[in-house]
Amino acid sequence: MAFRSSTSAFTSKVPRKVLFMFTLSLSVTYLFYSLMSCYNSLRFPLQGNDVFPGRLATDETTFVTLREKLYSAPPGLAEATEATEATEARGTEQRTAEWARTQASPTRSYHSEAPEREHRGFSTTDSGLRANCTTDYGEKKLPQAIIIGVKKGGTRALMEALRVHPDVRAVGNEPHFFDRNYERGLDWYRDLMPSTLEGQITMEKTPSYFVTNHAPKRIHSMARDIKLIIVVRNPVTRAISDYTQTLSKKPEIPTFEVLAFKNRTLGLIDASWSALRIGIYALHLESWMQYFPLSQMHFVSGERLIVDPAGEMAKVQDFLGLKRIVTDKHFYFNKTKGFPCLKKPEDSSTPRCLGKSKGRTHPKIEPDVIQRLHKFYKPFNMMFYQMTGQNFEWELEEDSEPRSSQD
Ligand SMILES: Nc1ncnc2c1ncn2[C@@H]1O[C@H](COP(=O)(O)OS(=O)(=O)O)[C@@H](OP(=O)(O)O)[C@H]1O
Repeated sequence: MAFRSSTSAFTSKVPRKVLFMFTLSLSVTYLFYSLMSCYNSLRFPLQGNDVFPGRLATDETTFVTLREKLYSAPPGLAEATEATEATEARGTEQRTAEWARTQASPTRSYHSEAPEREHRGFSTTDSGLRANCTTDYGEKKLPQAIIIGVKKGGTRALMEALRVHPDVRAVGNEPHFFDRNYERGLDWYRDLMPSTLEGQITMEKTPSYFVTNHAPKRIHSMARDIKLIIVVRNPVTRAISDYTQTLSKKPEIPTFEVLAFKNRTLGLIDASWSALRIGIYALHLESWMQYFPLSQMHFVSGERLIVDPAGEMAKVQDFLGLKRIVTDKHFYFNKTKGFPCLKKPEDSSTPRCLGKSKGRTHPKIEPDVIQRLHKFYKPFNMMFYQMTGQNFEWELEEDSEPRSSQD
């Protein structure tokens, strides 16, 4: 009642003409901004295709030596980076004929594996390239930052923590644009993105980009100034985590120990097995450094992301030029889960841990195999530390067995 009487008092005092003019100007302004927003989103987003001239600051001879070491073992690692399953199967064929046959199937490969659908409302189905003017506020933009890897590094945990930040908007699931869906075009890719307001960053995460041959060039031709985030984890633990994921989908696969070797007696590692190949970070990074300077890359320690999520988040926010809003206040350690969880995820006011597929119990791997793998990765890790200027201290884990083999 009080509201009604004060309103009528107001309208009686202000001339109708003034009110009409005021409403009209508001409508015109709204119309103008809507049109501007549509116009902006129609502009073609491709930038220059220049290649970053910088090369590795590391000793090329050492790199050649390491690569030779790998290639003295069967089929090329470099080509295998975007391996077909047939390539991957070659090493395992003699050991497990049945397994190799399944592997050789074109429907099963690292890149054709169905992405884990962890988020609601995401679909990779062709939406008919809808217009970019949505009823949502803001505008759909191509990402300005991407989490490009690595698979099983802790990429989902990082993405979810970043989504808490009010200036970050990200796709829920993995678009796999630069590896599987590139032919669909940039409009399709942009259409997957959430709308953003001025000052907000659009992001996505697809961990397979890091080991995809074409990805650096493709991403560079979309946006040469893009920021790239790579979550890395001890390659031995990463390999076991990767294997655990495959095992959960295909319980019939051979043991980790069988798949890891070409010849176990001789200690010959099978570097063409994707679970092991992905962990040779230095070689994959070399491809990215041909297109992007290190200043555009940020490496997150997967281990530290678990023990000190707020500390890693501070560095990521700085790298993205964001205010440090996601802090230790946003995390709590969930004893049942055994991992940090978010107090208030982006789309909820209640605490939430990541799903069952994150933080799985790993099978126990024989200690001599773990040791052999540490030895295998050591020179590549050293090279990686040199290239990034960061020591991830994975060698310290050689003395104490990694978490995976104790579970
Ligand atoms: N907060 C939190 N909660 C749960 N899990 C966490 C967390 N932080 C890091 N991790 C580690 O993330 C590993 C999965 O990595 P990714 O998310 O990159 O996997 S994927 O490539 O997207 O499948 C996952 O690997 P596994 O432990 O082998 O399941 C975790 O060790």
